Amino acid sequence: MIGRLNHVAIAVKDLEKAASVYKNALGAKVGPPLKQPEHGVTVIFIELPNTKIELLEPLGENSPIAKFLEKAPDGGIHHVCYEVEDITAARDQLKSQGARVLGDGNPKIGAHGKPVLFLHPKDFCGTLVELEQV
Ligand SMILES: CC[C@H](C(=O)O)C(=O)SCCNC(=O)CCNC(=O)[C@H](O)C(C)(C)COP(=O)(O)OP(=O)(O)OC[C@H]1O[C@@H](n2cnc3c(N)ncnc32)[C@H](O)[C@@H]1OP(=O)(O)O
Ligand SMILES: [Co+2]
Repeated sequence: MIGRLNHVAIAVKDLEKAASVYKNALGAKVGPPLKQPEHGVTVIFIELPNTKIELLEPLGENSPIAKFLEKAPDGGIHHVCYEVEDITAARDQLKSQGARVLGDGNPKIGAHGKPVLFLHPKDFCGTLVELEQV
């Protein structure tokens, strides 16, 4: 079912500060900030040779990232995103196996303009999993 690792997401309080660490200390190619109000985040993608890092800063009142940062004020790995060919087929198969699909269960458009879904961390080794249809 899952394919490539599309990105590893890191929650941060200060997006620009985190991006400058990746740019200046790690020499990474850093993209522009992208506001994603429907997800409650502003993201910056960092292109790596084999995957991407997604830096996430809370946006708006009910950002899931704000709540995450309450427990992890210095930030930390928030989720991993795997690519799937057919996100609704993957969702239906996972639901049939008892996995919890977050939100209303329907894919939303993510930062890459593709349908994404999230799976409960408690069902996936304590790790929030995002699926992105490619
Ligand atoms: C623009 C889209 C972009 C993209 O790539 O395209 C994105 O990736 S947007 C990313 C932001 N969106 C989301 O995270 C949506 C999915 N997240 C959620 O639905 C919630 O954040 C949820 C359900 C994971 C957690 O909700 P909440 O924080 O309100 O619940 P709790 O605090 O009660 O947490 C329950 C339980 O789960 C643990 N938890 C919470 N977040 C994480 C996490 N990121 N990784 C691992 N575990 C997590 C939390 O500690 C609680 O555990 P407990 O043992 O009960 O304390
Ligand atoms: Co993501």
